[in-house]
Amino acid sequence: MKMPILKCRKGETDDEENSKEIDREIKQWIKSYNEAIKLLLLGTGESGKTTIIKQMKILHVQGFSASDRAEKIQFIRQNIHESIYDITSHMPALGLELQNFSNEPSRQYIMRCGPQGPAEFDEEYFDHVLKLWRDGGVKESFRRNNEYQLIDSAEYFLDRVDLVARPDYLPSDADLLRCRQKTTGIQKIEFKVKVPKSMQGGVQDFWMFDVGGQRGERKKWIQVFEGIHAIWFLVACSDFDQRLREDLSQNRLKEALELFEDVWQSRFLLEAGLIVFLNKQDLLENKIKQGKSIATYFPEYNEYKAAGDEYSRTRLFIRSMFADVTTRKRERKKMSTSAEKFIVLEGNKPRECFFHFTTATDTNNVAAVFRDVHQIILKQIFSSMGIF
Ligand SMILES: Nc1nc2c(ncn2[C@@H]2O[C@H](COP(=O)(O)OP(=O)(O)OP(=O)(O)O)[C@@H](O)[C@H]2O)c(=O)[nH]1
Ligand SMILES: [Mg+2]
Repeated sequence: MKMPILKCRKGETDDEENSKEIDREIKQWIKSYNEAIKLLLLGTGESGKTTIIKQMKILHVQGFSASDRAEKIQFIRQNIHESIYDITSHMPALGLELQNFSNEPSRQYIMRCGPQGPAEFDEEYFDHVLKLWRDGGVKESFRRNNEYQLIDSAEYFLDRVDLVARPDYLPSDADLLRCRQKTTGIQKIEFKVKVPKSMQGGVQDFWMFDVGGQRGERKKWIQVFEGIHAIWFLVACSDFDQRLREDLSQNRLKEALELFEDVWQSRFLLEAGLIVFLNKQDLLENKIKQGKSIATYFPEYNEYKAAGDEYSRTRLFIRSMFADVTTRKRERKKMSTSAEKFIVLEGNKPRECFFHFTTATDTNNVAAVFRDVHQIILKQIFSSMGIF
């Protein structure tokens, strides 16, 4: 299946010309394929948008070829370096030392590589990484990683250094889903999905757009707003104790709430269905198990009443904060008390927002959520055509 990719070239001097060209190309696609359902992934940086695109490739396109996998080895090794470098270099600021002083040459070796990494990812390099990752002081720095910036897949890859170091290493699907590469342009993936018999049957074309979520990327979003049927808004729920990479004074979950409010209020997106993916449930659950509490960052949690264990209450509280956004400012009324569906009235027109708890790295979870969401979107489109 064709997967055209548009990149906003980094460092381009004529940014405006470049963005006009992208605009023209996107309009051209929209004209020539107007029968496809168009989905747009939005959310802050590292919320999991590109991971969803990868899952669509696994579930609905032909998956990853051997050459796709080979191409990613370098990025995975780079993820390992970024992880060990960031964990180790922040130790002095956290008042931490190596527990085993014989690891000092390894620390110096990794620091000498600098943030860009070694000239070669050879045996000697991986030996140093392994020694450091086993050190208790390094582990303590890792445990406190919400006090600095660290990629989410650090532990996953550092636990697999032996495997990644092998000369015949070829990444698995799970490795590819964990590999972190920031998006700096607009990507589009096309795929076909069978429509359930209960919904007319046949095959449905999908176009899914992925954008970069960091602040500097968001000005490009408007280029893809036209003709979008549904927005999938990704939220990294485990972000509650982390600061924004682009602005250390801002809490990441607060940034997601503010961005969600902008998207919900955007006059360009009033016609689009909105589905919120409350993502990174696995990481959220881990944090709660480690004894972290969202109340430290969102004191309103102390007043929040809900049944269940600490993790269930935390995720319901996060959902309630996003659901509240959909009832704010304009005069809106909550029409449904169903746990997953909030319908609000805007004039005579009902506007719905659906919520799903997700773990984007889990293919089975995404497949199940996609089935649900597909039905919701079809119903919305058919009802706007007067079919349902
Ligand atoms: N454990 C876990 N990791 C996740 C989950 N979703 C995404 N990740 C990881 O989080 C990192 C960031 O995910 P991306 O999909 O690159 O995030 P993004 O929203 O595309 O980020 P930008 O391109 O910067 O806007 C990747 O390393 C993913 O593997 C999840 O549900 N659980
Ligand atoms: Mg991305």
